[in-house]
Amino acid sequence: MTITAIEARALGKRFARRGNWALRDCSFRLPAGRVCALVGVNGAGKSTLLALAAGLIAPTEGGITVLGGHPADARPDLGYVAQDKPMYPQLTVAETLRMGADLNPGRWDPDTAERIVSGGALDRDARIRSLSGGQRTRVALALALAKRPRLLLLDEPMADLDPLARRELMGLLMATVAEQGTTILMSSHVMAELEDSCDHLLVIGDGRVRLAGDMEELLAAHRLLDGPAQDGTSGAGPELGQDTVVVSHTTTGRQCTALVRDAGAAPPDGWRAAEPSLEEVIVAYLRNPEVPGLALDTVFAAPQEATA
Ligand SMILES: Nc1ncnc2c1ncn2[C@@H]1O[C@H](COP(=O)(O)OP(=O)(O)OP(=O)(O)O)[C@@H](O)[C@H]1O
Repeated sequence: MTITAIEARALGKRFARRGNWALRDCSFRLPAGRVCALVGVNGAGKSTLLALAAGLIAPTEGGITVLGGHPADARPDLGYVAQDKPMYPQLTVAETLRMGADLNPGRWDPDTAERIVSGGALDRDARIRSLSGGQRTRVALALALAKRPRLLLLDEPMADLDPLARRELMGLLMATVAEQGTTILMSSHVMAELEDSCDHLLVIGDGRVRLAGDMEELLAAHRLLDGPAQDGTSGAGPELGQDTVVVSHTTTGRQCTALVRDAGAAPPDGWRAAEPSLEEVIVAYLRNPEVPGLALDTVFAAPQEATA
């Protein structure tokens, strides 16, 4: 059994020879059976990474293995829902699902497809081109999930779903993970959605890995320190040991708040320590690209330098 679902080593992609890098020096390991949130600002390289993992585009440098082999070889075991949900516009919903069944003999689960489509009360005779964005998402998720994939690559899957559909389909995704041990790599900009459903995190900034690893371990590696600004070195942050990295700090009047990465040493005198939220950690790394990233569980690459 494969214990690594995706492994990227110094993975890089640029779409034109002299163009900018869409993804650069990206190294991480996603263990099988995890639900991984893929986070980054617009244009950070999330869709590029998902397309590389799906084997739809080739790396410019470095490499990526999926389910232990070349991404193209893993395709039968992959479910991929792209951001624009490409499907044949002239086919009806019923014809689209029938095509999914024909293309996946022996593994198609008609009950799952039926459950997803009927949840949205979709007309089976409606053509794909006539569906709303959320209805198209439903059909795309039905195709991806009914295939019983070992790895699901989802590019902002919930973006155009209403709140009820989000809950319903997120619940279904989580049930699938629990029943079948499916690995999910899912991009989203909605932190609350990710915090509730994911146990692993991959944050990309300017095409590079900023954070990668188990969500709880990443959170446990950080603390929010709160204390008097005048106690700080340069008057801004707390005085800390050499092993501590100040990821971000803000000063309001005489009060300073710093997000730090350390081994859990006692806070300096006069400072209070608290657990940061997931959003606080992610935002701090995205706002401060000069701070070295943190990739847990990646033995082949030290936390890389920030963007040049
Ligand atoms: N086919 C392409 N040709 C040229 N450049 C591309 C192509 N696809 C993506 N890019 C560029 O690569 C960079 C990363 O794009 P990507 O779509 O991967 O970002 P993203 O993180 O998914 O963004 P968003 O959150 O807006 O969906 C961007 O600068 C984008 O312009």
